[in-house]
Amino acid sequence: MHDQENTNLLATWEHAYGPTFVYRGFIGAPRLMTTDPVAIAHILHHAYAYPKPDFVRDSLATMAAGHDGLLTTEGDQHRKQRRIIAPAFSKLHLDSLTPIFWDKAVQLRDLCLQQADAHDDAPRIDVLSWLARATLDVIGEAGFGYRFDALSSQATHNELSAAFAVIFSTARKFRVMTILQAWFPVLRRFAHATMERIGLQLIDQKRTEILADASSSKTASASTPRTRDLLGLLIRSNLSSASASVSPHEKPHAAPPAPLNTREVLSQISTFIAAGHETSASALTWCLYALARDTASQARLRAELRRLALEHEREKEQEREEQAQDEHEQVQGSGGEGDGDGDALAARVQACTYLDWVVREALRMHAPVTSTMRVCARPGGDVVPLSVPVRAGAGKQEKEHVQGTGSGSGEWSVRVAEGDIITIPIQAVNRCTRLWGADAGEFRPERWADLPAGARSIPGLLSGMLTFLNGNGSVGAGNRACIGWRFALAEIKIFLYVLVKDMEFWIDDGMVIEKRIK
Ligand code: HEM
Repeated sequence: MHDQENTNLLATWEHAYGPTFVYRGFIGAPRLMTTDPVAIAHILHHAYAYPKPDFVRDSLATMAAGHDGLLTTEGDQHRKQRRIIAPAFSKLHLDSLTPIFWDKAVQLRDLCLQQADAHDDAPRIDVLSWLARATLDVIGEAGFGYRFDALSSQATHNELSAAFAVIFSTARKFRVMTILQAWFPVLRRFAHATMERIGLQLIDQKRTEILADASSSKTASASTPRTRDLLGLLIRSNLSSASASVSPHEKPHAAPPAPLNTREVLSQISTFIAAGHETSASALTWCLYALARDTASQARLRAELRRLALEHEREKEQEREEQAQDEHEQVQGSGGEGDGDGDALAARVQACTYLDWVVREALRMHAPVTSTMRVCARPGGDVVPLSVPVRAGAGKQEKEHVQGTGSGSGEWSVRVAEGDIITIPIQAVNRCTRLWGADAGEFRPERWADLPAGARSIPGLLSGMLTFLNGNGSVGAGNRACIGWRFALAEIKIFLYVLVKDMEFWIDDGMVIEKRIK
């Protein structure tokens, strides 16, 4: 199981036992595994009836510093948090974070080009470690207005990033203290204490800024809020939650959500880092990997991006000429990546069809979160609908759990008992040949021009894949889809634009690259 990403184990099992079967987990405990889109939709659409199992929540809590963050809460507490946090991830707000993505992408590209200048030959770059630094900087600034300066060569040591490296075990260059802290959990307390201290300072600072903005906006006719990061937005939404209107999906008598307490707000800081830093770095790394392996797609993408840049330049030039004719107007700034007219360019990048296909295809082939688990919490169990019946032998020892109850009319189901654990194999669903066709294992961005019906049946937030999970259920039943999906897509596309437009990536043929599940 641990090596499943390299051995195609789940596809082999699926071939042998069908899409829904039982396997043995820790100390032989039975677990249901399903790639059936109908079953997965049922489970994800009833998120509060199928919460994360305790051991999953505990391990996420160790990483995301407690049980109070959005990743680990359940039921009413989760619903309340989701409603207060969601506005921070709205499209409108994310557009205002775009300049941060540009700045960091350009900084990374320039660092790579500097390395290229220093070599006669093409430099070898460990893209994962550089992208991890870049995405840490992004989440620091876009998330909390905090500068990790991980990309900066001067930043030899930042106490918050060191604390996170210990907590998430992501340190790549271990210092002695880091190793000790990672090995001896007692020492992790220091890391948690550092995180808590800095987190509380950030919260305090944001609150003060927001209150100052609020009082100045009473006197000034217009004001630009100083806080545009996710944490600031979250605190603003929290402060005004008492007057929040009731969502149309909620029952009319539902009360507005109570605000998050300080511990809950604090937990979101580490939650955003845990959920949004390595995932984005890993996604970008796999995008570059796929493009390095498929040089034709890489060349096509570069040509598209350069065409897009040229069109943008031409339009700007035209605007400049028009403005020059108008004596009353002046050209503001020089424009280009990361400055003045970054918004227009960013909008073009986000809308570029081939880039979109490449990103979707890489996210399908290489989902950063490869699987997730749920447990049936319905008293008395549940009947999970299936699109195809359970095959005989797909769980012989667990007859009471896996029983095809096909009615003969094409409707099938599987009975699960309360407490049964279900694995949703995100990566295996994304690459399932039954749903995507025989070439599901190949990187082929063009396939997104026309999705097969099987792929369209995958109940994902992004069609055809479970990479960000799914949130199409009713608000009342719970929505556990990735709240940061727009953030991630915008970040990935801007980084790819900046990196691939100006640099070629390739990979040593002799290099063996394997996936590891942490
Ligand atoms: C390519 C990048 C990303 C991928 C593939 C990804 C994937 C996922 C997946 C699969 C889940 C569901 C986990 C589960 O319930 O088992 C999730 C949840 C979550 N993600 Fe992402 N994520 C990405 C980026 C981000 C970013 C950038 C942020 C924040 C800045 C973020 C914040 C979250 C949060 C807070 C949750 C918990 C949502 C909830 O339970 O209500 N993610 N993500």
